[in-house]
Amino acid sequence: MRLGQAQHSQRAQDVLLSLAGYAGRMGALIRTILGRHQHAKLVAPLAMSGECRRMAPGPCSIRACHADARTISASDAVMDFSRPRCTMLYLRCAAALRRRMVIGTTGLCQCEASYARTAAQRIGILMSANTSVGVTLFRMLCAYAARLYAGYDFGIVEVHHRNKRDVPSGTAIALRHCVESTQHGVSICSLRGGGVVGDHAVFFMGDSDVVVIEHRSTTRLHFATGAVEAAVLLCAIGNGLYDMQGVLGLSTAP
Ligand SMILES: NC(=O)C1=CN([C@@H]2O[C@H](COP(=O)(O)OP(=O)(O)OC[C@H]3O[C@@H](n4cnc5c(N)ncnc54)[C@H](OP(=O)(O)O)[C@@H]3O)[C@@H](O)[C@H]2O)C=CC1
Ligand SMILES: O=C(O)C1=N[C@H](C(=O)O)C[C@H](O)C1
Repeated sequence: MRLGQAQHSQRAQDVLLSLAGYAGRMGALIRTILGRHQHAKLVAPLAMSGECRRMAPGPCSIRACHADARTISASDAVMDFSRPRCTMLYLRCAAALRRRMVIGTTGLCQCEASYARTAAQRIGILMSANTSVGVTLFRMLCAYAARLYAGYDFGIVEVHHRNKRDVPSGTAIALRHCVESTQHGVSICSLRGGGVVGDHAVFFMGDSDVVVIEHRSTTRLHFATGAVEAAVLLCAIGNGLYDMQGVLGLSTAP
């Protein structure tokens, strides 16, 4: 992928990243990518001790342990693919230490998302339920189609593996935002089962025809690659809350 190469060539030093959720499905892939990346390096994984985790009572009162704070301090940005409580913990720490953050974790409640908006006044944050470049383009296509098919009824279907914790998926919620500028009350139908990596389809249903725009993930590699490239780009821009489209500098669809 050629994204962000201009920024890479201007940086004299590697981008240093810490990673929350390193033992998870996404974390494992990101570690592999960082292990062979030309411009970004993993400083260290972030892992609250088991005891800290058990004691952590809620998103607003927990603190990262000292070792994690040292790791974040030594990083340019934190990458987070974990669980919302963990995300909040590291976000508080990153904001206090003025380090950037990529939030890939989904299922954040409104209060948690609104804390991220506040924190973005101090640091650069990429918050994206889907860090894939392909899905970013798919979202733009759906927003465009929603304007073309304004008189049709819209609906979203998402399918994910049996271990996914949040329903509906963050990507489905983001897709609903995209098409709801044209039509309100768009329903999302969620299915969970097997090892499905992540499928999303947006239906535009008319009286005598139906248009379906669909994206299927065959592996998680595109989420992980996009997240690492976006983290590098985030380190070259100012404070604020960004989505993938913003970080990649993609203009809106015609
Ligand atoms: N933005 C995107 O493109 C994508 C986002 N996602 C989202 O990323 C998140 C992770 O997904 P996935 O990797 O599949 O999930 P996994 O369950 O495989 O991984 C989550 C990891 O986070 C760790 N974790 C949980 N709580 C803490 C904590 N307090 N401190 C440190 N580590 C913690 C877990 O450790 P343990 O098991 O020991 O508790 C686990 O290793 C989900 O919200 C998912 O929806 C997923 C794919 C793409
Ligand atoms: O948990 C997952 O697996 C995924 N989660 C993200 C979401 O909630 O949209 C992105 C992707 O579909 C995989």
